[in-house]
Amino acid sequence: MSGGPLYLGFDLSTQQLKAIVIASDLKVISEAKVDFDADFAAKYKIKKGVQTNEDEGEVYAPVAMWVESVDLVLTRLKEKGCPIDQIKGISGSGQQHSSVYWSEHAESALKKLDGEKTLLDQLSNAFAYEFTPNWQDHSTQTECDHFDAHLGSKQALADATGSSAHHRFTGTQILRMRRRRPEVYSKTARISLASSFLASLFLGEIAPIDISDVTGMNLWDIAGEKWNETLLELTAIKEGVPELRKKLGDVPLDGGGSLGGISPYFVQRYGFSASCQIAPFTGDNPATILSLPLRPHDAIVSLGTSSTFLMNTPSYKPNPSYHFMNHPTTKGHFMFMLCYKNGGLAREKVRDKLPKPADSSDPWATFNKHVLDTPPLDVRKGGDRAKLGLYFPLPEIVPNIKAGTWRYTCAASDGSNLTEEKADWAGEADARIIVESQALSMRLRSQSLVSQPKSRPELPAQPRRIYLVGGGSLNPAIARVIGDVLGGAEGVYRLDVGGNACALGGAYKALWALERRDSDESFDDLIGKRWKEEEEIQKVDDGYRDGIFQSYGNVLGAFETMEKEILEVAHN
Ligand SMILES: Nc1ncnc2c1ncn2[C@@H]1O[C@H](COP(=O)(O)OP(=O)(O)O)[C@@H](O)[C@H]1O
Ligand SMILES: O=C(CO)[C@@H](O)[C@H](O)COP(=O)(O)O
Repeated sequence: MSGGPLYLGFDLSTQQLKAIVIASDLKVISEAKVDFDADFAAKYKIKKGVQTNEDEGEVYAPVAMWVESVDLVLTRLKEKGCPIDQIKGISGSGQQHSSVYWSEHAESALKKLDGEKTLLDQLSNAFAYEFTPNWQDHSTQTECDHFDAHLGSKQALADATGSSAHHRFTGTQILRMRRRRPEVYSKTARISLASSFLASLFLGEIAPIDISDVTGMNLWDIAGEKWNETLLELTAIKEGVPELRKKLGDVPLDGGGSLGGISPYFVQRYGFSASCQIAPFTGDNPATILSLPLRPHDAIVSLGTSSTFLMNTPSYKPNPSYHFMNHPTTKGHFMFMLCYKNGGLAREKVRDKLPKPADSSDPWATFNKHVLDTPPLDVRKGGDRAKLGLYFPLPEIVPNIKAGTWRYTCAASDGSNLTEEKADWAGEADARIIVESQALSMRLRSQSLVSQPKSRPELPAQPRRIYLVGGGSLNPAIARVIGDVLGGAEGVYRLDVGGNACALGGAYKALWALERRDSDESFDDLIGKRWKEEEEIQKVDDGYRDGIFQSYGNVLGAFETMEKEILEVAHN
């Protein structure tokens, strides 16, 4: 192993805290993780990383569990023999939108952390609220209605902040906190996002909110590069704006550089070098687009608890049904994002209705067999109707449809004669149709951002390459369907550490933040020069297939009509 500097990246996601250590040449040196259910289900009464209060649509995680996980993941990293003393910089990511409410005691507690005791023992009075609202929370419809109306329309809110109002966006969550739990709001000295919360622990003081993650709050004026005064007034009422500004803090416009040195706690307890620097942490999706040098016409499909579709683009075309966020490292660039709540867990529900595979080492074997044995749209012969479905165990984000399962058929040739099928069809078909339906939704909503690939101008508009990351990226059958539906002129690729992409993006971000020549050396220049494609990614599918790609195009209109029909019924 080289004696050169190492960089540590974290990802505080829904179900795990992951850590990855890389060298300056981007080689992965060590990895460790805490799995919240496996490590803490009984202690913190969580399932899939969260607790829920169905009556109010609240989904939240105990902050203490996150705090305890930091000590545990570092202990595991040390036990694996990672040369912690060589780590020069730390960054990372947190699930987007989640907020942590610090008490007035937080700053002093963070400053005097003693390496002889655990973080949890010393931070017990640092929080004004023991939970952190999770991105799956859907308790804020009233607040969303206020946000959507406040600037005149959903489109106006999207123009200003990159997104229309969403249940999980932190501005709506803070407004609800002020109304529903006023005592918590008034006891709160500072508010962090999951990303800046994690950075704060390492910094030993409250870290500022990151310039990309701040665009997941519905409070940041993207063009003006400042908090949106009118939306702060909505959240805190006019007289409360100075207090809210204090709670939120200032946001540095640069995603690079150092926020400061590491807290002595980590030097004492784990042997970090006292000169190790903390770079700004960002959201998990922004960190994902930093896990490889992503070109403007490439797309990432992240198959984690949520499923997301991400692109790096210089154009800003906000729309209420998707998100534009500041790029985490490149000023003037944006991250286009679609986020689906019914991602990994919805696929697991369909999987679990199928017979268990004989070989228990791969719980996905039966599901995958049915995905691959079922032809596109389950059209087996001429005249068969195409199957379409929506599988939402949780209320969905795009489109904003209540929980439920819907099955439709239409003419395969042109999507005409769309009809709801009241009876279930065989569960075997569901395996393919759920994956197709997730990919169809992504294709429908990214149409205006993709173009005819320069390398193959004879092909229809589609991404140049599609990269798969997240836990589900290990699944070859899902990769095949993504290629069938979304294309990919140069194919579909999987990141070798695909399950750890957000943490890897965090580690790359630390490297860039601390090794860049000056603030003009871009992330893509620096990382692009060191990135060895053949060592980092694998081609897992050919992507575009002539005929199949078009067969999905034939039913895209019917898919959109199906969503609209369900949306209308759901809202009447
Ligand atoms: N082989 C596989 N096929 C499909 N899905 C998988 C596979 N392995 C893991 N997953 C899914 O990955 C999800 C976890 O992904 P991960 O990116 O680690 O999530 P998060 O970052 O949200 O904690 C699980 O919900 C699981 O369903
Ligand atoms: O809400 C969003 C993005 O807007 C989610 O993508 C969260 O950021 C959580 O991601 P995972 O835990 O599924 O990685």
